[in-house]
Amino acid sequence: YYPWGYDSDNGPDQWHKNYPIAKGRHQSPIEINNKEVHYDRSLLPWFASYDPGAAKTILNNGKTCRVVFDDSFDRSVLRGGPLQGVYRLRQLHFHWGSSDDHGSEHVVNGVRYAGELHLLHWNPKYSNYLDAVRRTDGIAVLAIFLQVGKTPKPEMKRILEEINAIKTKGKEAPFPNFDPSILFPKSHDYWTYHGSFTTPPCEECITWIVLREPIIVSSDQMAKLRSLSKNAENEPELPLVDNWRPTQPRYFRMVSASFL
Ligand SMILES: NS(=O)(=O)c1ccc(C(=O)NCC(F)(F)F)cc1
Ligand SMILES: [Zn+2]
Repeated sequence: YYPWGYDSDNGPDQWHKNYPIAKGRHQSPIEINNKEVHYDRSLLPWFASYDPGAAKTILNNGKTCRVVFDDSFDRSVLRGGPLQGVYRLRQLHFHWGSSDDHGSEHVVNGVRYAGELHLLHWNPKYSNYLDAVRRTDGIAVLAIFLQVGKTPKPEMKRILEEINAIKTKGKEAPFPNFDPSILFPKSHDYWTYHGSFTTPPCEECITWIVLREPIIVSSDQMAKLRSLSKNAENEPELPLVDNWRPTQPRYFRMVSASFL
């Protein structure tokens, strides 16, 4: 069994060999182009009500930096927008590049951002997360672009300060009292479409909510993410960078916008 990754021999172009759905008709990420977006005035605003006490740990799984939350009940939830009912926050993680000029998964009018933050929520009408993963309305991901700028968002510091504790694959550290909604940009304007996990198993179970307004991070903060190693501590250090999937064909999907 050869684990998937982002290298030439196990990267996005090879994933379909073990995960055939990677060549499906509802794959993510995609290009979001103004010309093809449909303004939907019936789209509601989305709301996140997160309990800071739900935050548990931060970990390096060799593929990304992930913060895990208690999702054993409706404790931290996302609602509204294109969603029916509440979705439980389970984890957040990042995708980033090897330099500031690329790294996001979704691309907006040809613009690649330095990175992308994904907040993953699942539909509690299903008995558990892995059951939700098999349903078209099982998962909702709130995606926020990371743009490099001079005045970084101070709220990002908390996550990046923990990076030193999880430098190598498999390392985990406590991450208590954290409300990820402090990372949100001012505007809640979003695009939404139906897609998939951007990593294997590439299940087509995600209602994507992609925020128009990026959050500003510093080049040093991006360098901090790139200082993570994709290997364990007893293995050669390999920088964890370019953990993003290229955009996939949109086919016959509509991308709706909550704004004009
Ligand atoms: N990058 S993404 O699309 O937000 C993304 C989010 C979550 C997972 C995930 O839980 N994979 C493990 C599972 F569920 F067993 F399949 C994969 C990708
Ligand atoms: Zn992701």
